[in-house]
Amino acid sequence: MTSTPKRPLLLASARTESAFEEIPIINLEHIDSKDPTIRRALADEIRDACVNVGFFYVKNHGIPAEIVSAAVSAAKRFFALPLPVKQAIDIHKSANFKGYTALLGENTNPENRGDLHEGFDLGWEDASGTSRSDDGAMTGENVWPEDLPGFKDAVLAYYHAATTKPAAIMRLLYYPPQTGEVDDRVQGIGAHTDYECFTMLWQDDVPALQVLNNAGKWIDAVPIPGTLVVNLGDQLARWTNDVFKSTVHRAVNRSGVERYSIPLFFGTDYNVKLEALPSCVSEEFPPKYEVVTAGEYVKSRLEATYAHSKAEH
Ligand SMILES: O=C(O)CCC(=O)C(=O)O
Ligand SMILES: [Fe+2]
Repeated sequence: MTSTPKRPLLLASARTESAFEEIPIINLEHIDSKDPTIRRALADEIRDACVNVGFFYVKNHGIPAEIVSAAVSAAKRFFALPLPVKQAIDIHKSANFKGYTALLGENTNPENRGDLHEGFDLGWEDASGTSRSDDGAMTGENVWPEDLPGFKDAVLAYYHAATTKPAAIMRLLYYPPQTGEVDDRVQGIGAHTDYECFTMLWQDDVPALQVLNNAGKWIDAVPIPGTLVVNLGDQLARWTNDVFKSTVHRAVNRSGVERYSIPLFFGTDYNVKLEALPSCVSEEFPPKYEVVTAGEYVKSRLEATYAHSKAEH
């Protein structure tokens, strides 16, 4: 008996053949609607963006503006601290990448010479200071700067407004302007994909973020006030065997002024195996990736990103 070839469930929605020129804006206002058709229409919009672009803006995301602005001013105060105070909590001194990243400390694109940003990274911590106990390969306490009143509270308020107890990494980023002759191998953040399921990025009004479309063209993710930029990362791409796109992006700040952004990388629990879902695999589309745990994957990507500056510490 010949069986009809089964179309993988997720592939049933066709990917458009043309390369995207724009990043869709999705309104989350009715995400909790009691009407299932409204929720379904929203889900379809999100799924379309996940399959065809890998990036979308969200508006009416529900994070209060005052919590955002308090986190942003905390970031500005942190990056304005004297270098030795920031270096005291350098990311190389902590377990699993918590703390301060100096200029050129990270090199997200291995073909480059280092990223022209400073950063501050933290993992989940609740209001009483307790971090997750089950982070496996990514276990590590947060580190906080000395003498910066209100910093921790403002940063955690944003984290807690965005989510509850995930395997996530939150970052504060500062990009100095790049003016004059720009070395293409030193960018704000070099071309890369993100390591987790999806990223939710707050960016200020300084343009820098660019997204690579499937024709190899960089599309600007221009700042849109009141929105967050969401992009998919490698964990979802691996789970869906690349049905959902983990899209390459970079940031180059040629504006002449300083830029700040706050990405929050939502991952699956670190002990979960990233194994392609049966609905995304077929004879025609065999599994593309070897199976690893989410924690091992994120850790190995972070180790590669920071390898070039490790010897200095
Ligand atoms: O700052 C940005 O606009 C992008 C940051 C980013 O891509 C990252 O941290 O992975
Ligand atoms: Fe990124």
